[in-house]
Amino acid sequence: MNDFYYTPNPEAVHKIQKWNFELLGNQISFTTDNGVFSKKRVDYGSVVLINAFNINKIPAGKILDLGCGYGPVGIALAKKYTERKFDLVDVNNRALALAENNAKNNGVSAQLSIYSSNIYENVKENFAAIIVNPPVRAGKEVVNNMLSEAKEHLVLGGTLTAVLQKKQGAPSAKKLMKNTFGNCEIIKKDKGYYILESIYNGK
Ligand SMILES: C[S@@+](CC[C@H](N)C(=O)[O-])C[C@H]1O[C@@H](n2cnc3c(N)ncnc32)[C@H](O)[C@@H]1O
Repeated sequence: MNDFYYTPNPEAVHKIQKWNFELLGNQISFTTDNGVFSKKRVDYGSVVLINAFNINKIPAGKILDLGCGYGPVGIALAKKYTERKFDLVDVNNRALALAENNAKNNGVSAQLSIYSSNIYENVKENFAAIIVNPPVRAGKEVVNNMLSEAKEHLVLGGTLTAVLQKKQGAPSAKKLMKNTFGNCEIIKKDKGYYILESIYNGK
C-alpha cells in the first residue's frame, strides 16, 4: 500500500484528527489525516523554523511555503503577518485539501493560494522568501532540487530558509546552499535541528 506522505495520492485509510497548537502566539486549530507528514502535532523542526524566520529581513512580496503539508508553516505565518500573501504548494493532494480546510478554519484563506506542485513545477512567480522543511524521506534529489532551484524563484534580496536535522544532512545542505547562493548561515540550532538561510543577492 502506498502510505507515504510524499506521494500525490496516499492510500492510507483515513483517520481524521483535530487538535490545537500554539504558533507565534496564536492558537491554531488543525485537522490532519493519515498519509500526511507529522499528523499528531506540528513537527518540532517546523516549530523551530517558524520561530527562527525573520520577516523583517525580507523584501516586500509574497512568501512561498514549499512542501506545505497540512499547512502549519504558511498558516502560522499568515496569522501573524496579516499584511503578507503566501503560496502553499505540495505534491500530496490529501495534504493540500487539509491545508485548504485549515486555512479556512483559521480565517487566513484570503491571504493564501494553495496548489499542487512537484517542487517548483507550477510555481510561476518570484518570492520575497521561500521557507521549507524538506521531505528527507523523498530522497536527496528532491531535497537538493528544492534548495538549489530556489534561487530562480526569489526576488533580489529574497531568502531561502530551510530546516534540516544535523543527522539528516544539514551539513551537506549547507554546502549546497553556499555553493548555489554564495552564502549560507546557520541562524538557529535547536536539539539537532539546524535552520539554514541563504540570501539571493543577484549572483
Ligand atoms: C517534512 S514535510 C513538511 C510538511 C509541512 N511543511 C510541515 O511543516 O508539517 C515535507 C513535505 O514536502 C512534500 N513533498 C514531498 N515531495 C515533494 C515534491 N516533489 N514537491 C513538493 N512537495 C513535496 C511532502 O508531501 C510533505 O508534505
